[in-house]
Amino acid sequence: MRPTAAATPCGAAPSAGPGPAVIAPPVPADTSDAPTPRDPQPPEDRTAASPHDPAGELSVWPASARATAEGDVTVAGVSVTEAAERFGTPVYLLDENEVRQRCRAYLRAFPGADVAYAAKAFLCRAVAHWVREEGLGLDVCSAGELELAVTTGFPTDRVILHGNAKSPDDLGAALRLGVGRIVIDSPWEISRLAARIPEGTRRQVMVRIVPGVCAGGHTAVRTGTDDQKFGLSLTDGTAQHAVARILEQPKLELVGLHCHIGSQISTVKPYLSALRRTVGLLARIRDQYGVALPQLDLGGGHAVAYRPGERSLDIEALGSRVRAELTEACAAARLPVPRLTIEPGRGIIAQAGVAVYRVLAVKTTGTKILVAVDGGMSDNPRPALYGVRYAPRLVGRRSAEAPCRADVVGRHCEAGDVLAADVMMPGDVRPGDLVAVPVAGAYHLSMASGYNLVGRPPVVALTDGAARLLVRRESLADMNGRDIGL
Ligand SMILES: Cc1ncc(COP(=O)(O)O)c(C=O)c1O
Ligand SMILES: N[C@@H](CCCC[NH3+])C(=O)O
Repeated sequence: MRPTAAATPCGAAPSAGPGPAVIAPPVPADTSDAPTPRDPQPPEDRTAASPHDPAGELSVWPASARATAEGDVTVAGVSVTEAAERFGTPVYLLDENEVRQRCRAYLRAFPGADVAYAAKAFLCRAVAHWVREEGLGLDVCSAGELELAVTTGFPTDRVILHGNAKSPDDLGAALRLGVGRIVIDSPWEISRLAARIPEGTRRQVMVRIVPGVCAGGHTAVRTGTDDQKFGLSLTDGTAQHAVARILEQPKLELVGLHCHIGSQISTVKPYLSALRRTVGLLARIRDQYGVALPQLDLGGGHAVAYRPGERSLDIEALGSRVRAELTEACAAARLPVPRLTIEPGRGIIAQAGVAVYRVLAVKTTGTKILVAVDGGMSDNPRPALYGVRYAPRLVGRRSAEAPCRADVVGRHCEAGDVLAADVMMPGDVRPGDLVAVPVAGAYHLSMASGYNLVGRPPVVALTDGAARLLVRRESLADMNGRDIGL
């Protein structure tokens, strides 16, 4: 995700507002999401350029993607063109094996840790089933995500509930269904949660802390400093105060600290800074209350490449350096090493997804062409929200025309409904063509809206040469059915 003009740089000192007594001295914000010589560079192009993909455009597609001589692309052995014809457009294709392989890669990179898939990236029953089968847990942030997972038989003891403003329904569902851990994100939640827990029973909770580490692909997804809504500040002492209150609460069992510093973070260093600060608080809790909390959750936020040549976070390097840092920091503080949890969302599902659109109109304006497709900001709000750049590709036919500069725009009633600005498309792109947008698996459909009542696209799994519908297209009847009339 590239910062846009709207993004503010990391670096503002954390606010030191009024608050409860500070146990730790104030710490300046760490602005460390920048490459250092120690950060190994991941290979930029995962798929070698092939005869039908000379520019290596498929490097950000699922690993199974292959370009054909006719200009089509196959994913998991399924023709993208045929899938678009069979299921209609727009359609979201999801490579099941890519999701499963990424789950396994995380488990390999973090041996002994709990890996919980962040459902907010995208959740449907099949995905819940895949990640469960692969041995992952689930991070949910609403009763809706939780209930959906439960309908697939997801073991609730492997579920973690988040939310900066959990509703009574969220807390009620979590307690009724027995989620494993609830992450406390505000002082209000402590008594509110305790009040709902039956006498004589206890629930495991963690405290989400804000460590004062600035990282993330855009200002809207940075959550490691005090100027945003998530978590409890380490800097002004709110986190320490919450810990003290929870430890006094017999119905809450404080099992650890949680820290998620942001999303689309491309280097390891900010995680290490956050980890050190979190271990620092674990040590102070031990010193002050005599309790060594047994768990530490470092959240998710691992960057993926959206366009060929972009940098993704090296998960193996992250795993080994986090382990080493945790062991070292705990040894220095004479703490037992806590059980680690991580919560990747995008890193598991983003590159497994491909959105396929049909071109409806083409216009020429100034030096560019505008290629209007049958989806847009209602299925992918990310370019409008964060200025994210994608690498769309014409699929289904080969063009001999020279490429020209184009904006791929959506069909919605906003001039800002641009899916991919300033990309190269064949000069003869025309209505009826198919345009595929890779890296569409995370935060597209989970953030989709009902704008202009066009209906949300279906989701199709591609597995071993076969395509199957996972989520059907939202119909007019679905949308109108909610409107109960005058
Ligand atoms: C608490 C928490 N965990 C995990 C994630 C997953 O983030 P990502 O999809 O960037 O890995 C998020 C979203 O940013 C989050 O808020
Ligand atoms: N929605 C963001 C990521 C936010 C992560 C959730 N806390 C994106 O599309 O990149």
